[in-house]
Formats: sequence, structure tokens, C-alpha cells
Amino acid sequence: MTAAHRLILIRHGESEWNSKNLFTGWVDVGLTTKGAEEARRGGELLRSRSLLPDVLHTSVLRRAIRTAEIALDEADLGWLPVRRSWRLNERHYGALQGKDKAQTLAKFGEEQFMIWRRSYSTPPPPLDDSSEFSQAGDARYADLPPELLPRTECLADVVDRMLPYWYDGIVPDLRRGQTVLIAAHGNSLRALVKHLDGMTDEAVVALNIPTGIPLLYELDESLKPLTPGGEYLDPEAAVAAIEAVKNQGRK
Ligand SMILES: O=C(O)[C@H](O)COP(=O)(O)O
Repeated sequence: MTAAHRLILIRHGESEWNSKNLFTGWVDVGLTTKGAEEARRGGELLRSRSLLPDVLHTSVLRRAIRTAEIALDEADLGWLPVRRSWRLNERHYGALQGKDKAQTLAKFGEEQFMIWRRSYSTPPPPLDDSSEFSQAGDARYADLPPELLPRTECLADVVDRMLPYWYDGIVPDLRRGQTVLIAAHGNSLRALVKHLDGMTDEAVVALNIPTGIPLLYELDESLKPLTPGGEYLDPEAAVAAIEAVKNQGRK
């Protein structure tokens, strides 16, 4: 069956805090040199497969914005129309933002670490607005009703706040026949993949998204994937990178 719609997902390249093994969430850190190279390689893959998006959607965090900018520049598509939304942001990691993943694992143990990192419905403790890693008062969220600004999120929370943008901001572009590129984050993409593939709350715990490798979803008329899980444009690199994400925090 030929695809009715094409959707390409890309997680931002390695960030400064990915390389330092810190929980990041909504803290707005940049890309490392390696992360910028991952983004460029992502654009090269798009170009070599002639997978040329017609529109870009990003979060409002610089690591995703910059990844898209570099990748699209490599594909000579720097001019692409773009829309940004906080609803594509990384999961808010609450009081874990800024904390070292290995130290958190050592301090709280494997079970608590995995609950906070990968459980579907248990968020980390909330982050106090007075924290240096809080987004309270950040201008980019000024229009957000205060009750919507998270102080922590579990993946279920991300699904709930991401889906309205999926339906209202992205699906219309797909339905008008556009190839859509989404540049976002590990957990906001886990939330979208869970929705696309109809994954259970239990199955999504084991899902990890690698940095910088485009993931192609060819969708049918009802927006169901023709290939469950999609297709990474560099499958070999994806296998190794997914394993690395899974083992973050473990020396
Ligand atoms: O926000 C972060 O810390 C990372 O980008 C995602 O981290 P995780 O893979 O530990 O959820």
C-alpha cells in the first residue's frame, strides 16, 4: 500500500546536558559540536533519500530549533515554513532538572530512577519556581495560562498536552498532502510514537529515541503507520544510539 501521508520525526542532536548526563527537561541548553554534526548528518540523510519536508514543526527549545535549522540547511531547505509550540517541548523533569543521572541512580536506586525516568504515570517531584532551573517567568510561556505551565510531568502528561497540537497543528498539514518534519525531544517524540503506533502504557516504557537520526513514518488515510515503529534513515546507527539512551545514567 502506498503511503497517504509522510511524517518525519527527528530528536535534537546531542545537547550540552546530554553530554554531561544531566536531566534537562525544559531547561534551554544548546547543542554540543557532536550534536550539531548529528543534525547535519540528519539533513544529509533526508537529502540522500529525497525525503524533503514541506513544513517544519519544532518545540520552543533551542536544541530542537537549532537541530532543524542545521538539518534543513544541509538539505537546502532552510527557507521551510516553520511553526513552534511548547506542546512539542521535552517532558518537564521537575526537581530532577539539572541533576546528574548517575548520581540520581546511585542515590535513589534502580527502581525509583526508572519510575521517574520511564514510568508512564508517575512524575518526578515538582520543581520550585525559585529554582535556577525553573521556567517560571520565562517570556516564551507568557501567554500560557499559569495552571498550564508544568512544574513536573510524567509521560501521560506529555501525551495529554502534545496531542492537541498534533490534531490541530500537524494533522491539517498532513491532510493537505504536505510532508511534515517534527524536530522535538526524546519524551515528546516517545509520546507521539506511542499515539501513532497505539502502544500500551506498559510497552512505551521500553521505547527510547536516538538523537539526530530521522525517523520516517509513512501513514495511511487514517494516519496509521504502514510500518509499525517507522523507519530510521540510518538503522544501524539507530540501534547503537537507542542502546546508549537506554543506558544513560549507568557508567
Ligand atoms: O530531558 C532530558 O534529560 C533528556 O533529553 C531526556 O532524558 P531521558 O532520556 O532520561 O528521558
